[in-house]
Amino acid sequence: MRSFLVRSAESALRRGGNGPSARRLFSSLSAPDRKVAVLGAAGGIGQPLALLMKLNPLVSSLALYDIAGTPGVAADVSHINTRAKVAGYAGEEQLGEALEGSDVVIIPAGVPRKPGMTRDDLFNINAGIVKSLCTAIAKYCPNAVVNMISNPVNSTVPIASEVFKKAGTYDERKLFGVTTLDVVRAKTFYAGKANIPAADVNVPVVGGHAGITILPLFSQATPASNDLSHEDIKALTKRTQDGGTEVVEAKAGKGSATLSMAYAGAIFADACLKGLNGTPDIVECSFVQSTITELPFFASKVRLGKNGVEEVLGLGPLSDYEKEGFENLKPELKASIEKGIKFANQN
Ligand SMILES: NC(=O)C1=CN([C@@H]2O[C@H](COP(=O)(O)OP(=O)(O)OC[C@H]3O[C@@H](n4cnc5c(N)ncnc54)[C@H](O)[C@@H]3O)[C@@H](O)[C@H]2O)C=CC1
Ligand SMILES: O=C([O-])CC(=O)C(=O)O
Repeated sequence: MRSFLVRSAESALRRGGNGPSARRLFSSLSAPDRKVAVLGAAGGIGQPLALLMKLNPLVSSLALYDIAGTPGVAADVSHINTRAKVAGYAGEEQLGEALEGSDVVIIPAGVPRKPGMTRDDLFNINAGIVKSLCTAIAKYCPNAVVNMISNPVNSTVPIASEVFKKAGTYDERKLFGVTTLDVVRAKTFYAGKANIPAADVNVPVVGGHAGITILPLFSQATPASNDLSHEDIKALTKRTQDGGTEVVEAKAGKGSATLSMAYAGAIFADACLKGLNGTPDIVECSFVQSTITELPFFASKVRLGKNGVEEVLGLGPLSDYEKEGFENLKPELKASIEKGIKFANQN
């Protein structure tokens, strides 16, 4: 039946039926089955992310896991008439079933910041949550690509790597700290200041995902703008670094970025799925195991492929201001990475 549909879609495309619906039909029918699990799916990020993944034609099965509340989210999202079959899983006893067969696991589980807190203040609670979820990933879907959203990302990614190493399942190509929201913000703020349509803009963001460890490379922004002064670039850099705090303060105790994060998480997961499916030239910034600096993990542009990271791309030429930011971020990033590694090995 499926191959009949694929053949029909192919012939419709050949006959010139090249409208959006013919293309959509073809891309979902020709895409292989892919299971995506969202851990923390009943939360502020998890719910809109579940919605966006349900809209992604590359997803054939969507598993929504949380400690509670997921049957409702799953029932709701499952009524949307798109490809993915949705199932909700609640409580630790259902975690294995949620994970089994997953190609991509997205983790937005854990507590968010309140005003006055740093991301590192979340370490004590979120480190344990991430550790137990990664232990289950190693057991039930050791080959899955993992998209870590839970903060502090600069420490939770190293925790995950240690858990996987201990379980004997670590594949450095398949572990990603999601820093896409930094890129999304840098693009938006740059486009606003340079008066360019946001959709046309690209800005790499490197380093990590907290305060000064977030280093947007506006000198490499495209399209280039000659209208921005050094003061403008400094202000854009600071706004990108403080973007999370801007939202935390505006939400005044009701959490941190959820909707823009769900958007960013969906963009990154889509890039991972495209990579797994063999789509060429998929490049996104992400916090990954890296040798481009002396630190064991670093965010930079990464080429995605059938096994996850295909190539960690270098930083490219930096302006003097960016070089200074690059040197300044290393001690904090190093300490956060070491804190995660130490936690995973002591607890
Ligand atoms: N990487 C990034 O750019 C960003 C990361 N974040 C981080 O994402 C995390 C989640 O944020 P929100 O969704 O706003 O928080 P939230 O509190 O609204 O949702 C978190 C969800 O995680 C669930 N959870 C807690 N322990 C769990 C466990 N052991 N297994 C499965 N689920 C569990 C909770 O029940 C809740 O539904 C926070 O750590 C936040 O700092 C937030 C924004 C951006
Ligand atoms: O700021 C926070 O706590 C959440 C986050 O990581 C972000 O919005 O970039």
